[in-house]
Order: sequence, then C-alpha cells, then structure tokens
Amino acid sequence: MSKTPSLDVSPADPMNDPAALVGVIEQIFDSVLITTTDLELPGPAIVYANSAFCAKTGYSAAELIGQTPRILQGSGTDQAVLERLKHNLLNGEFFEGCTVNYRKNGEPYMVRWNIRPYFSEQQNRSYYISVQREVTREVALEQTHQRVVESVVEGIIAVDPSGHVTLVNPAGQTILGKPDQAAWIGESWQVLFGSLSSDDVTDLVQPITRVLQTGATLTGHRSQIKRPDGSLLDIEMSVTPLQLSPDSELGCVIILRDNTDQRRFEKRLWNAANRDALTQAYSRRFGDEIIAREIQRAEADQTPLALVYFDIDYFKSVNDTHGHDAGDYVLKTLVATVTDRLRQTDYLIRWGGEEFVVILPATTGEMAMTVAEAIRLRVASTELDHGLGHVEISAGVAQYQLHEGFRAWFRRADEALYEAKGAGRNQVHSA
Ligand SMILES: Nc1nc2c(ncn2[C@@H]2O[C@H](COP(=O)(O)OP(=O)(O)OP(=O)(O)O)[C@@H](O)[C@H]2O)c(=O)[nH]1
Repeated sequence: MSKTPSLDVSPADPMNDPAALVGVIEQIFDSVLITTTDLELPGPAIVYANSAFCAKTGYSAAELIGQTPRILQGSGTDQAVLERLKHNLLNGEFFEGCTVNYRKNGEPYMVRWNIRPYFSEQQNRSYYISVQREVTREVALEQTHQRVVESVVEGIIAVDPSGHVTLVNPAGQTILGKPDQAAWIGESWQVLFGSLSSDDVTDLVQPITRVLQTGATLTGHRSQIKRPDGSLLDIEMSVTPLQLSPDSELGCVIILRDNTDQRRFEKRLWNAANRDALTQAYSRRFGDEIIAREIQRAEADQTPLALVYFDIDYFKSVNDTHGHDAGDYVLKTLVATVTDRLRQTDYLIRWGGEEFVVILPATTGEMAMTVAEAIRLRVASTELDHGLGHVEISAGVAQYQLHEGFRAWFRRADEALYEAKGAGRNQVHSA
C-alpha cells in the first residue's frame, strides 16, 4: 500500500510575516502613525508614518521620524479633545476623537483618529499606534446639513423606524409651541402632538400613521391647530417615509409649514377683491357671481331660492343731519346686525349706496318673509351710538321661479320693495 506523500509546503500566514504586514499598512488608505509613549514634553516621538500619512500631511517620512505629533497641531486644534487624549493615554486606555490638524503647508483639515497603546513583548518596548482619517468633507457636509435644518422656516421632524423622534428643528419646536427639543428626542412620535387638542391630534396623527403603514408619501395636508398658548395656526404638512432596508419598519420625515401669515394675506386679498371696503358685505361684482351660481344650483337641484332686497328708510336725512361719517357708521352697523341674523350659507350683498340684497339658498318665499321680517325688527331695535337713535328698513321678498332668470326675479323683488316704501316704509312686502 503506497503512502500518500505529505505536502511539506505550509500555507502562507501573512500575520506572521512582518514584511506582509508592513505592505498592508503602506497600502491602506488611512494614515497610520506610531510613536513612543513619552507623554512629557516635548512629547512622544514619531517612529513610523505610513505612505498615506505622508501624503495627507505633506511631510516625508524622514521629516517626521523623531518629531512629535504636535507639529500637526495649530490654533484650530481642539484643546479639550487633546486633554481627553492625554487622560486616556495616561490611563492606558483607547482614545478616539475628532479635531483640526494642519498639513506641512499650513492648510487645516478635520481628522478623526484613534490611538491604542501597544506593548511589544519581544522588544520590551511600548508604542502608541494611531490610525487617522481625514473627515473634512464629511464634517463640512454635516455642518451644512445642520445649518440648513436649523435655519429653514419649515418645521422638520425625523422619526426613526421604531417610531421614536430623532430630530425636531427650531422651526418645528416653534410651530408645535414647545421650545424644548430635548423633551421630544427619543420619545414616541405621537408625544409631539400631546399638547394639542384632540381634534388637531386626530387630524395630524392619522395621516402620519397612514404614511408609516403604507409607505405612501403625503404632501400638502392642510390643517389648523391650536397651540398650547391658545394661538391658532394654519399649517401644511408633508410626510415622507424613510426605510433603511427593504425589510425594515418605516420611519419618516415630517415637514410642517406655518401658513398662517400666507392664509391671512390670501384672505385679505380675497376680501379686497370680493367685499365692499366700507361694510365688508359682499361686493356687487362678487354678488353677480353668487347669484349666477345659486340660480344654476336651484335650477339643477330644483331647490327653492329666495331674495330679499332692502334699503334704509330716509337714509339721506341721516347724512344730512349727522354727516357722512355717521352715515358710514350706520351702514357698517347695519351689515353687522344683518349678518348676525343670517346662516353661514346666506349671502349679504351691498347692492349700492344703502341698498342690499340677501340671497337665501334652500329657502322658500314664505321662509324668506320670516327672515326679512326678523331682520327688519332687529335693525329697528338696534340702538346706534353717537345719539343716532335707530334706523329702519323696507324690504321686498321674492322666491326664484324656475327659468325666469335673474332680471325678472330681481324686478319682482324691486316692485315689492317699492310697494313697501309706498305703504309707509319699515315693512316687508312679498312679490
Ligand atoms: N354715508 C354714506 N351715505 C351713502 C353711501 N352710499 C349712499 N349714501 C347715501 O344714501 C342716501 C340715499 O338716499 P335716497 O336714495 O334718497 O334714499 P333714502 O333717503 O333712504 O329714502 P328712502 O329710501 O326713500 O326711504 C343718499 O344721501 C346717499 O348719499 C355711503 O357709502 N355712505
């Protein structure tokens, strides 16, 4: 029986081959520096610097050997980090930190580095082995991100896949009315809305929950919230899901935009375009739009629609006796008084001068008579300031007849008003 010949070539073990290890250290991208362990001035001496270190700092190996690593330090070097470094090394502990170093040409760069004490048994000598990586771009990027997050006017909230808050920027804190980020970090995201009313919470929590469940992005969700100090805020919310890996749970980034000023501005613009500047009743121009729309709806749905056309009795004498400003005050008060009596769905239009039209959707002529009569009584019983006493109105009421069109409808109401005036004023007539 023949014996299998044994191979006497043992597999190579690079870890036992100093030349191979030096080759690795010379080849890696990170800088490696080995120094003596003398911490007293002038400090440890460099005994080895790899090619990456030389390339990064601009020094040759010959220039570095025997020097102290302090030649890398400068005005921007963080002394607190160096103190920690010294403390750790004196205690024989591992150190890791980040600071500014300087190249041979004086150019600063950010470095993240670690140092481990190493004791060589064979040579009975100890070293500090330091591995360094330039992080200038990463730090700059991180600082830029942080500045952006801190300076944007939108509130930014980050929620990790376990549902915990990891970031609330200053705008987010202001919008949610709680200027203390620390109170939220690490908390479950629902806590963010804990100080809002339950309706507001539902309006915000439900859409966020949906994003976390479905992964579908939400944009432009509008909501009005009441902050802890009672102030109302119009906000617009967008929620973008975040997934770290295909099978992980979803986190998200919530963006809150405070639209209060914009909405206020839009409302002011809208009012300027559609309301009468003196009384804030709807303008005649917008009134035409309302009437056309309501006629169309009444014709389509076959629902009743009524109109009250009224004007102030003897208004000329208010102006003549008390002046134009007093007349303006009477008109404003009248509009406030009548508006107060109307439903949200009714429209009060300043038709011109001291004439007004009220459009009452889903209202019969009979019901409109009751409304007009109530308005008449309320106006007559409203005591005006500045010793003006009270004013009275006369009104004509007409229900829309299908397909008659606005002109005919309005003419009937006008005739009813004329009758009311002729019959002695301070009364309501029906067409
Ligand atoms: N102060 C003020 N007066 C206005 C305004 N628009 C119209 N008027 C005045 O309203 C008055 C309307 O007078 P008339 O049309 O004679 O009607 P009246 O005095 O109310 O008489 P009757 O309607 O017949 O009871 C005029 O004096 C107008 O100058 C306004 O915006 N401000």
